[in-house]
Amino acid sequence: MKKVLTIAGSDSSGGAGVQADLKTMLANGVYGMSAITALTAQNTQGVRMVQEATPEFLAAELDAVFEDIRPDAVKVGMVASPALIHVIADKLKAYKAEHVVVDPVMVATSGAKLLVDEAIEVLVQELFPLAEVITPNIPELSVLTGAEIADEFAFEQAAKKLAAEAEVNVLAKGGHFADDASDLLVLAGGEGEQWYRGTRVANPNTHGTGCTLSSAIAANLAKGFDLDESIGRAKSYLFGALLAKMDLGRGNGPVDHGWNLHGDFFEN
Ligand SMILES: Nc1ncnc2c1ncn2[C@@H]1O[C@H](COP(=O)(O)OP(=O)(O)OP(=O)(O)O)[C@@H](O)[C@H]1O
Ligand SMILES: Cc1ncc(COP(=O)(O)O)c(N)n1
Repeated sequence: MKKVLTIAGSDSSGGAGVQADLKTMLANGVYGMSAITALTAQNTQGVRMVQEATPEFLAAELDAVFEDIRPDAVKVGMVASPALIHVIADKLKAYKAEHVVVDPVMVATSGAKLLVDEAIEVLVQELFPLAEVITPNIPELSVLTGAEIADEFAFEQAAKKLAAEAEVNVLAKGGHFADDASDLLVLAGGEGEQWYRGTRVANPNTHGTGCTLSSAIAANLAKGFDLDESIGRAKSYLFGALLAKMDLGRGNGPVDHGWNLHGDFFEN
């Protein structure tokens, strides 16, 4: 059994963050583990409170995992603050972590800030160099490049700029465009690019889609697929989770992470 670790925030409503990651890992056939960076009191309508882990506690979580069940891949989501990013970078380096997927989570769909402004530079300097791929959405790509992104051309240019400047593989997520759901991979240094064209599912419940995609990529990397194949498989899994059209909560609801597991045994 391959093992994957998520280093991310907890979402009490179960649709994003660590909860989305662990469900995604189960549904993608790997053993999931978690090191929690922050607790959020959150539901489909918004984030009410955030309680960060101390750097010492996060370090202890990471040591406990790496000293015992070594992950085959790692997904990094909400990292909250510079002090926590230092700990994550130090530990990933010390344990020579492989297949690191960094989702540079900055703001929840509901508008709540999940990363303090001073942390953005630290994220770029310390975590991006450790990543096999980073997965910014359009607003994150805009913050990271300073570019205004109103159309697909600007999107492509920004992704290329980031991949060239940060020297990291960039999967730019186009989920915030209205007409389709296509993502673009630009390889580090701008050496090649690949579109992952997706049909937009008419589903208003998209809470946690970014978390789900990045942890599905990590799960597939852990299983030995290359980056291209892992992204393709992750997008297919997410497409199914959106297509299941689960409808929970009063706001932007979660997707059905277990859509591919529902056999007779699970029927109620
Ligand atoms: N309605 C949709 N139909 C199909 N795919 C979608 C839809 N919305 C988003 N996606 C896909 O979901 C993934 C996440 O994209 P998005 O740009 O929404 O990221 P995000 O903003 O980080 O997500 P989150 O909602 O977790 O903040 C991408 O692969 C995107 O193409
Ligand atoms: C703990 C945590 N991590 C990440 C997200 C981003 O997901 P979304 O943008 O769908 O709210 C979130 N809301 N909460």
